Amino acid sequence: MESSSARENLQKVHDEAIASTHLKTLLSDDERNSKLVAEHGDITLDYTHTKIDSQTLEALVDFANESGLKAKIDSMFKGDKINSTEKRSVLHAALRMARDQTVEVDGKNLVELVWEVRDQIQAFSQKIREGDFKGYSGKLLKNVVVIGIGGSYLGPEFVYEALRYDSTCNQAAEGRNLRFLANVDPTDFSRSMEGLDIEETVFIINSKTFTTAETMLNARTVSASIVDHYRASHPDVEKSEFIKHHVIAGSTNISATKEFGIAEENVFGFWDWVGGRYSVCSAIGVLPLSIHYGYENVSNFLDGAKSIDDHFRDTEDLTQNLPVLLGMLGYYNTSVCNHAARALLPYSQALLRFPAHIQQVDMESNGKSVTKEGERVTSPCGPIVFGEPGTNGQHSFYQLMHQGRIIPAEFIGFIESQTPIDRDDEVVSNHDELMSNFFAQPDALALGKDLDQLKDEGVPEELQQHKLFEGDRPSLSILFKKLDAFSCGQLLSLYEHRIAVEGFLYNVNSFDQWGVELGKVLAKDVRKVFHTQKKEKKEADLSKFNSATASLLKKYLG
Ligand SMILES: O=P(O)(O)OC[C@H]1O[C@H](O)[C@H](O)[C@@H](O)[C@@H]1O
Repeated sequence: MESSSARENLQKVHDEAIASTHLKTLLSDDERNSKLVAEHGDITLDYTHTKIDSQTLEALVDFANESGLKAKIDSMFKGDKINSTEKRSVLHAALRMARDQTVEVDGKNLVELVWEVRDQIQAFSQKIREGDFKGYSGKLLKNVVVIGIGGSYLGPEFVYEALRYDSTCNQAAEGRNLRFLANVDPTDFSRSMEGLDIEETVFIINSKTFTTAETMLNARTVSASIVDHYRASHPDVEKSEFIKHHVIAGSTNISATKEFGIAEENVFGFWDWVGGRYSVCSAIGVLPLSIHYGYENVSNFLDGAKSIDDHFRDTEDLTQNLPVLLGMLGYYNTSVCNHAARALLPYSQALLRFPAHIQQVDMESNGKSVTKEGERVTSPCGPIVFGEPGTNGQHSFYQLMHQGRIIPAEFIGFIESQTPIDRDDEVVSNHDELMSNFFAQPDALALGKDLDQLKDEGVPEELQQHKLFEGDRPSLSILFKKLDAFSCGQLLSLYEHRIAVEGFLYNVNSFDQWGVELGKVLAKDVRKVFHTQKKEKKEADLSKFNSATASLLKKYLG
């Protein structure tokens, strides 16, 4: 793949023509600028500030075509087992398909299975919200605590935060609380339980495998707290009675949920063709979010995701297909231009957890060094992804982005605020103030400020180099109308699919995650040491560890 003629041509066009052309020059071409914008519904993707022109874009599209991108997308939607190392289909898109759609894998229509669970969740969430399913002592379950980590936590938390101040969702969640317990650090247990009455709380154990060490320990800790809480006043009641009223689960491992003691009717399933980091549209996200915001709002969120799934699958022109464009530009920045990182910069406080969610989806998907065929990759893939909402980030790491390393940035903004404030005594509204930065930053990064400008401004000579902005720093901007349940689903799907596209172009398997295994295995050895020393009260054998780790362990053991 790397040595393909289209790939070589892309690199050549970049190296010979674009690399040495300053973005200032590119941006002075009105015709170019008018072409590097794509729209779908209420979404505008402006990539005028990416170091690209029509010739490079053409070379990029040629490369994508030569990579068989369209066929790879079709193959994903058809349910082919494109996660080759785990022999699994990749069908998170089926989670948001319409009831009458079909995707057959191994003789089963998966969409039918999806809707069975969606219907169960709709009925169950309504029961909790209306008080037909109560806590053991008969109290209304107005609090939800989600116990889960990684993909079983980040996605639901991103959506929860994104919709907290949307007026429709906000109203639907009145009087309710949704919390997350992810870290096995006992402080996270304290944080998530703070001020909650267990009798008013339902705990959702969110775990695809139902074996993740952190989640299982937190689940046992929570279950013990529930039992302790009720036992004093109800000494003769079976533990399972308390658990039945307070613990439910989202998982693919139904037998393990049963073994844990969760009543069968309180378990909401999903399937191995949904990757953990792509599972927010399964029971993992739909269950807690439906209890908190009501099923209707979550259904709108799923419809938003579906609208981008359809656009992604059906838009043949790659330059008009938003997830494809984002994926191609991501590939271009990382693999062709050799930029190691990518900043996600939502100009929306409600998207404060979006960078963390996409960081996992992206870095766990494309943080690979081996092609699908098992060969070492020959050019860099999978950028380092990080981000913060603007304008907060501007007062933090933007210094480095403006005058330090080059980090392609992705600005995400909204025309309307979820919570507008308009005061006569302010010249511009608070939202306009936020958005003035959204529009200014891409130009500041791209255009910079040269010595002549500094001289004209009368900047003293000794400060000129310090105040110099070289510019030529790429970014792209995505503008939505408003952040609500539907557009939140669109944003999720846009990024999920761009990550898939990027992986198709890197030719890696974006759907496995073997890189997380080794640390888990080594932690088992350390856990054994703690057990021997602290529980069995015996001196642990540290000879298995290197001297550096053994010495640090000794300090911990005291
Ligand atoms: O949902 P679970 O099976 O508990 O997995 C939770 C998380 O842990 C794993 O280590 C993976 O890195 C993640 O992709 C996954 O989302």
